Amino acid sequence: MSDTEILAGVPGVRHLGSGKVRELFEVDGNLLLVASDRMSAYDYVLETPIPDKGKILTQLSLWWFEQLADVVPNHLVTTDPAMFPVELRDHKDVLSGRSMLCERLSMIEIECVARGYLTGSGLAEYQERGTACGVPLPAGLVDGSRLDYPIFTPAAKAAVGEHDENIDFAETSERVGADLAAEIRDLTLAIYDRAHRIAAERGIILADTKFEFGRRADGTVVLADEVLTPDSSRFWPADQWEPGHAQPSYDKQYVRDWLTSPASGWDRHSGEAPPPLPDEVIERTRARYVEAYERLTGEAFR
Ligand SMILES: N#Cc1c(N)ncnc1-c1cnn(Cc2cccc(F)c2)c1
Repeated sequence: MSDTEILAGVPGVRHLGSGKVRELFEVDGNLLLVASDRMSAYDYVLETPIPDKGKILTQLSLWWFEQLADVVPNHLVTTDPAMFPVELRDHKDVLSGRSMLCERLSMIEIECVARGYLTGSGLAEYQERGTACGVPLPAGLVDGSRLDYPIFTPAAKAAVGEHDENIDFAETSERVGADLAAEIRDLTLAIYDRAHRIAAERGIILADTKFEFGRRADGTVVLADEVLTPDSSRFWPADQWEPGHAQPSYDKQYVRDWLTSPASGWDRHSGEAPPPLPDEVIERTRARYVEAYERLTGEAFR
């Protein structure tokens, strides 16, 4: 049975939605975010789970919330099973450290992306128009170039499985109002600056990242969702950074390399789902998630 089915069977727990790799439930007026061990690559959710991925990424979000507490309030209520509603306290997904109980917020429907380096959809727009989300950039930049200063490149949220649509600041202001657009832009860039510095001290480049914000009833803007995980961010090993080509992904590279190698027998342009991953790729990918957690937090993953 999937996480959704198991938890939804618990009295007082209502399934609200599914992301590619996460589940969202309502519990006594709060929200429960459950991170699965599912992994996505090339816009597919792979059929082979990565053991402990959900716990590692949840624990990493918690650590980042602590590092950022003086920059922005967050939506975390607790991860302590003893604080969960009694019917959930001994549930495997709560006890396994992959779940966060969070404040229910009024979400701001903008994906708040900060980019310190040019790659992905930002690079594609730059190559076409010399801009990124309407922000003019200097000539001569290549894949992986560091930008003179980090930029806010918002996107309109897409349905699960679709790509978000990059929008400029004027469109963002149209959608959420000029004052709130300025507030989420400033928060996004302030959080990125702090996180980029922390990661760089640990030999990891935070190339870009995506935040979601919500508001409390009193209007306070609060950092929501997961934060600064390999699923919401691009992390590159600093000692391998070389502008001019696609940088190795800290967590997904083994999977990408195997899936695009003759060994997989898969054609990523075929429209067919990828094959199951071999044990070695699963184990090495898990090890990369553990390594990212331990390098960033300085704590052993348990
Ligand atoms: N975080 C948060 C949050 C909050 N604190 N209050 C209200 N809504 C949300 C909320 C709504 N959608 N999502 C994304 C999402 C979708 C599917 C599965 C997931 F785990 C996550 C987050």
